Amino acid sequence: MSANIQDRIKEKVDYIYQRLRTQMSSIGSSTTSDKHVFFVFGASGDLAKKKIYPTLWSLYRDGLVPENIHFIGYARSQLTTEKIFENAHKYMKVKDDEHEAYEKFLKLNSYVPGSYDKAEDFEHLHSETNKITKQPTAHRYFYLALPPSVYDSVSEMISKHCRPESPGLLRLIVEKPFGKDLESSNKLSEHLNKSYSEEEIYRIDHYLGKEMVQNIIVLRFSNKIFSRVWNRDSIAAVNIIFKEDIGTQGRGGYFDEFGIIRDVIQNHLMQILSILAMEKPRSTTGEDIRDEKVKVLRCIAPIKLEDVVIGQYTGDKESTDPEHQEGYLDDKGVPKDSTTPTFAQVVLFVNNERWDGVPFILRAGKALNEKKAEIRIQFRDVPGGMFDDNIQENNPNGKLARDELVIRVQPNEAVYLKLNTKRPGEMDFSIEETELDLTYKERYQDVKLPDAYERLILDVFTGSKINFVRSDELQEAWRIVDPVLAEIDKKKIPVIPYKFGAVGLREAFAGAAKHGYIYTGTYVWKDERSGSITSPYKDKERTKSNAADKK
Ligand SMILES: NC(=O)C1=CN([C@@H]2O[C@H](COP(=O)(O)OP(=O)(O)OC[C@H]3O[C@@H](n4cnc5c(N)ncnc54)[C@H](OP(=O)(O)O)[C@@H]3O)[C@@H](O)[C@H]2O)C=CC1
Ligand SMILES: O=C1O[C@H](COP(=O)(O)O)[C@@H](O)[C@H](O)[C@H]1O
Repeated sequence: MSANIQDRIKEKVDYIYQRLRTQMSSIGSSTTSDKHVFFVFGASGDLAKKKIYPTLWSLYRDGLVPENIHFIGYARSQLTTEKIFENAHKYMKVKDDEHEAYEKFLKLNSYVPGSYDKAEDFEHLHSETNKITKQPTAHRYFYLALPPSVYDSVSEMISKHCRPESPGLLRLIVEKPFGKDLESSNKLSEHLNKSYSEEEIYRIDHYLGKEMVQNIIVLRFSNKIFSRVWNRDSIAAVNIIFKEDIGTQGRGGYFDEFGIIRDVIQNHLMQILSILAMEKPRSTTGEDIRDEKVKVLRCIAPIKLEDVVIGQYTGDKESTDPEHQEGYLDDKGVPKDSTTPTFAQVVLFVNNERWDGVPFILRAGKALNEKKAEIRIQFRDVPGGMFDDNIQENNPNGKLARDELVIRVQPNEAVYLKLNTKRPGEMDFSIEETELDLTYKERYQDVKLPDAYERLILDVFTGSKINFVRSDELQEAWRIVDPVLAEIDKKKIPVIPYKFGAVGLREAFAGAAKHGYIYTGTYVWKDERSGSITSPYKDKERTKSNAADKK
């Protein structure tokens, strides 16, 4: 991280820890000598190796963890700390001049093996923790990097046997999926509520830790230019898009139980939608923001069947890339007759005064032509035909292209506004599409954006809940997708095959067009112009579907 931004974050974090110490001292706790223990449950697993340990290391390296901290890994496997870090080595990204700090970090780690359901194992963990900290009131943070099947027993055991003595804090960090549907999610919430206060539970949706998702609130509410137009009078459609250029890569066993709607749309995309559509919160506190997110979700009716397109990828036998030759059904963990969607598009409507009639088109797919997440806010047509004679010849609509605000979440974070301009140098009113462009890597060259998990784990330490999902938000998000998921599970909706590497599904583009999202295909963003990524706009399939949409 650049010195500049790191200093700024550190200053802020020091201030927050200072506040925390003051609060703790007011309820009788010791202050600077407070100890902290961060537990990684499922320490032997994929998420722990790829994300959690690397994040803990980078926070430690940057001085962003509390002083007096210890990390304890826990899982059933008979492992050692050395083995865990050996497995995680390639993800830790330790630079040449960081070895000394890394050795110190390793010394702060321990591993305790144990089951996920036996009281004696958790009592053992508790006593080991007390031996390490020599402080029974040490604050304890439990990260459940575990399959959801063991959440119930693990959370219960932690609460019964591993709570710190008062006034030590406990924070339980839970990874998605939070259930499979409304009923199972409610059950999980009820179960957690028996042992924990809502204050103690941190439900992670890592999209809430992404720079551009966090930026939506600032863009919307700190710019007068947007506040006036952020409504149905000016906005024709909103498109929220998630694309991956990889398949399930051996995680098919997990994925097949869930499918793309549960995996990405119900959580990441719906969270983005709620921030895009909510009313202005009273303040930047977690509760005020989450209150507004819930309010807007309550205005959304369950998705209608006719507004759903689902697909499943097949291998592209002509591809030179061996990964592309494998279809979803070739993934070892996937039953050969699976109809689980790996692509889905759903259309939602927010039934309130601001958004009535504006389609929010949420599209997510694996094994497509590129990795990308972005939000496209398309504005309405300019009325009157003043420029009808001046529109560039290749505009297939024969109309002025609509303005579009694009928030590029990843990769290559950017905000750009597509608009029309006079074609430079022309003597008449020839018009062409261009952009006002804020591309981060150009504008903020010395800034390295922190990873989503870094921000979120930092939030856990500092007790900030803005970027975590509250149980009522979760409940509303499930309510919206639940009926359509039931129909998909009953195989009532046709699953359209698409080839690994496709731009998308023609049926989905047609569905978006039906709801008024106009794709002209005449604009190419500069990243695509420079050829650094493949332009979906040049893709034949997309152009075909566009032609079909217009018929
Ligand atoms: N991996 C990723 O990229 C992402 C994962 N997640 C979520 O994070 C959580 C952990 O994911 P991930 O690390 O991939 O999971 P893993 O399958 O790697 O499981 C983590 C650990 O849990 C234990 N475990 C595995 N299967 C079972 C089982 N059936 N019963 C009991 N224990 C089991 C194993 O440890 P041991 O046998 O040693 O006890 C394993 O090392 C999940 O909820 C997942 O959905 C979310 C986003 C991304
Ligand atoms: O939660 C999930 O997200 C990842 C994509 O995350 P990103 O930060 O790389 O965009 C996705 O691959 C996975 O299936 C899903 O569970």
